[in-house]
Amino acid sequence: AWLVFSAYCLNPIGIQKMMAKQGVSGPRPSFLTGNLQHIATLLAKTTSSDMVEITHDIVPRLLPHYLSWSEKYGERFLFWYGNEGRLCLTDANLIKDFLSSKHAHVTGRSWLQLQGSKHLIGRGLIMANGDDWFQQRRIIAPMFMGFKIKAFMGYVVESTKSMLRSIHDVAGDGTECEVEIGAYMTKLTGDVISRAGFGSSYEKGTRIFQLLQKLQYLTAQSSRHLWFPGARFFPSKFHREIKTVKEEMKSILMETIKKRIEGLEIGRICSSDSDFLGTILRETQEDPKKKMTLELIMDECKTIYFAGHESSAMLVTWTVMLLATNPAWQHKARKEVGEIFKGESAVTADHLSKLNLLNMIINESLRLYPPVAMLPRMAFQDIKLGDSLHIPKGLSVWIPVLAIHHSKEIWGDDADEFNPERWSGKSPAQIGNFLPFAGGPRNCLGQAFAVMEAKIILSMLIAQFSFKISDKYRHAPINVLTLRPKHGVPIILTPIK
Ligand code: HEM
Repeated sequence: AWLVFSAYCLNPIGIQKMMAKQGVSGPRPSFLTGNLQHIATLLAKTTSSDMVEITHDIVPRLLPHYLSWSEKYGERFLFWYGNEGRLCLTDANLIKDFLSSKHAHVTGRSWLQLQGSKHLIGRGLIMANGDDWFQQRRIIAPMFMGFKIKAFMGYVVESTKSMLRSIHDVAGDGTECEVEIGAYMTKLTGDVISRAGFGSSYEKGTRIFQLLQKLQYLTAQSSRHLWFPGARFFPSKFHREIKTVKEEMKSILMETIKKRIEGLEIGRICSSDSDFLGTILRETQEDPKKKMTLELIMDECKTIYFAGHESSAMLVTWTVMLLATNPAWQHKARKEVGEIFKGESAVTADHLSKLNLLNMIINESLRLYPPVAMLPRMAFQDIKLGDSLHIPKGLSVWIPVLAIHHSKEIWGDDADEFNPERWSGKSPAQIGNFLPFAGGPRNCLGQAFAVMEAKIILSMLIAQFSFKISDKYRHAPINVLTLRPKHGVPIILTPIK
């Protein structure tokens, strides 16, 4: 009773007082639900129908609460996600400070975030905090070194070839065909991460991938009422299904991991040791300080699966949508791909580094449709940002990436337009307001992997097909864990002879 009283009354009152002293206010919260109901009502209104036309002005649709509250209380406001206070922060310098190494150990995932994802990815890297996070990041980071990423390029090429073959099969005699490209991209990035993650056990990897997708749907359903104290203990249909899926996944993962450990112990060397599972087992076996339980190794595998396909699939899907509706940029990109590959079928890192226009297109796609549209992180102790902003222990900082990426003050009057030219001669690292992969020491580990993958997929697709948006496309971005097209992206493809 005391814990509930502190969590739902004492702490929120303390946080609210402290922020009010600093001139930060916000909408009045309700007991238990905070401002969740208000957010849900606004979102239900803005997302109940599809957008009338294909415009990229999507902030009013996806962040109506941000627009309403920032207008009323200023850019820095406080709102309540159940009993979790969230401070909206859009100032580039303060965000940089917050995400910097100074605060990496004392900020992280809140209780609500941990509960919402515990069935899906458990306590793997994305969900770890403090020293656990630091230790896990040290073990996993070697997998994403430049030379490792180059080694994974072959997997991406193989999987993309197989996807293109299946589209050619749909096209049949060479005339145009229609496909929902989002489904193809989700399967493709799932294939890639199955190979890069599990190499030799590819088929099992594919089954894990299917189970994770099911789990993702079930956890999204079951975590809708998490703000309610004790809600996670209520028996529900979702909880029962989650248990069954988790058990199947656990037995496949356990069997795969144990087989690999046996292989390592008897010194059987195979090429697949360079995949994710091989890397993590080697790292944990060679250094006793890096020991991990089997349970945690399983969670790391799930984390890489989840982080490694979902956002990447959305990046390529949105980019195809943008190119399908901007034939001039599609043409430019195809010309560049033709000039750089000169008909060679092998893809090298050198080719990829020369794809400047494609790079600009990818950046613009990540700006307009960042797959991770919001970044909430909680402060576990009092911290000070910049010269004067005090963040009390227990308050989450909420970075509305999508709103920052669409701000006219930052990007100019054409902020809501697709204009890759704005990236000409600029690297994303120079731009503090560009946060698709977060920032600081807890940024996205798979960033280089994701960009390499997107470049290969898009250049191979562009080289083999021209495409336009289908009349069936309905523009309806929604944010369910990632920013996605609600009805997919149907396009009409014509094979290029
Ligand atoms: C376009 C594709 C991707 C985008 C936009 C993206 C974005 C992000 C963002 C914004 C975060 C920080 C989340 C937060 O702090 O709340 C993150 C973390 C992470 N991402 Fe990605 N990601 C992408 C692809 C990938 C891929 C392909 C992998 C792995 C194969 C990956 C692995 C990770 C991991 C392990 C973390 C956790 C890092 C940590 O907490 O230390 N991501 N990603």
